[in-house]
Amino acid sequence: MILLKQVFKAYGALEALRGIDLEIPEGECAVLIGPSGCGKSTLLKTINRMVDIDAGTIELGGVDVGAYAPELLRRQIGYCIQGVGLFPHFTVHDNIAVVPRLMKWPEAKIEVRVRELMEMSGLPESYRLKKPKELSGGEAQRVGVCRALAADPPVLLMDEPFGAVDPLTRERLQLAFTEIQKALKKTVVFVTHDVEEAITLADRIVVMNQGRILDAGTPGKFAGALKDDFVVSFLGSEYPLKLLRRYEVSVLALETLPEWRGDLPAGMRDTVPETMPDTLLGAIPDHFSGEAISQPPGHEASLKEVLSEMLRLGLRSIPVRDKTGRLAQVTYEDLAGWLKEVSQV
Ligand SMILES: Nc1ncnc2c1ncn2[C@@H]1O[C@H](COP(=O)(O)OP(=O)(O)OP(=O)(O)O)[C@@H](O)[C@H]1O
Repeated sequence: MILLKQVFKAYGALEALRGIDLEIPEGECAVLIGPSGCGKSTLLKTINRMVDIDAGTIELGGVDVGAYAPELLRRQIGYCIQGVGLFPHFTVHDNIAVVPRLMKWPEAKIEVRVRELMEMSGLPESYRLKKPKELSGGEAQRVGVCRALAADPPVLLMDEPFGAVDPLTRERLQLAFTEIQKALKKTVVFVTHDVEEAITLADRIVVMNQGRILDAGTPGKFAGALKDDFVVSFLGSEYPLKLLRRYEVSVLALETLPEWRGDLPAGMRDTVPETMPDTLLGAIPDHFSGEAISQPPGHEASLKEVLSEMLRLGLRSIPVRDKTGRLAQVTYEDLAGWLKEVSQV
């Protein structure tokens, strides 16, 4: 667990952190978000003592970070920044191996670890001996994440690590990171400017402005009523839609549609493809058009995709396939009800 109490930091007359209280439970990913200059990077760097604080306390697993020698502290904390900062003359392997070598791991163990991390983050094995200049921006970012994870630190600090790549690569990196985090459950503090990135990665979103934390909570919480006007305007009026993008249909408690074995409902006989399997036809309520059932979203579709499909078809409910492959129905009320529920957690 990371615990900050009343942390203050000034650069000369500029008060960068003004009384930060924050608790990040073990295994959780906290995403710091806020406008440029609000103190996100400073806050991150106080945790591994790249920035020393003026007042307050920071504890890591119950121990004051001031009690650690900074070098020892940094070996326990993975650190990953925008632009990566890979050593240009080192190979990918040697870049990832930096901290394990400092910790005097045997080379055989380092080799296994490097291969394991490259595989986990989707880097081909053949890249092991490449130099950073031979990598694309996204690949270099992956190497940066591998390097931060190399010595298996319990804590990971990530300062806009995916900021410098195109949107598609960014999405892929986010996905890879989500998978890694699911498996490794590190305690992560992640800085971003991007609301969608925060929603995608965070267990807890922390909104900052002018050196203070204005609000913190689950991504769902911010879809509900909020106290602070700045938080509302910073996250934007499309926040609930962005939140729907993170979650899959399978989060809804779906009722499968009743079996129906009669003729097709009136109006549908001409629109349903003849190849439609009987089991699918057996579950069609009258108001679904042929188009709605010809390719129902699967249980891995996002709630945003489902809502988009409803809007496109002009329907208040559409069929989806549940985990078992059976047809179920998602209604507009299901989505609104779910949003209301998560915003109250
Ligand atoms: N080493 C420094 N010396 C003086 N002022 C600094 C230093 N580092 C940061 N600042 C100032 O402290 C404030 C907070 O900076 P910080 O980098 O923490 O913000 P940020 O929220 O991470 O910004 P960005 O999103 O633009 O990276 C800013 O006004 C910045 O100019």
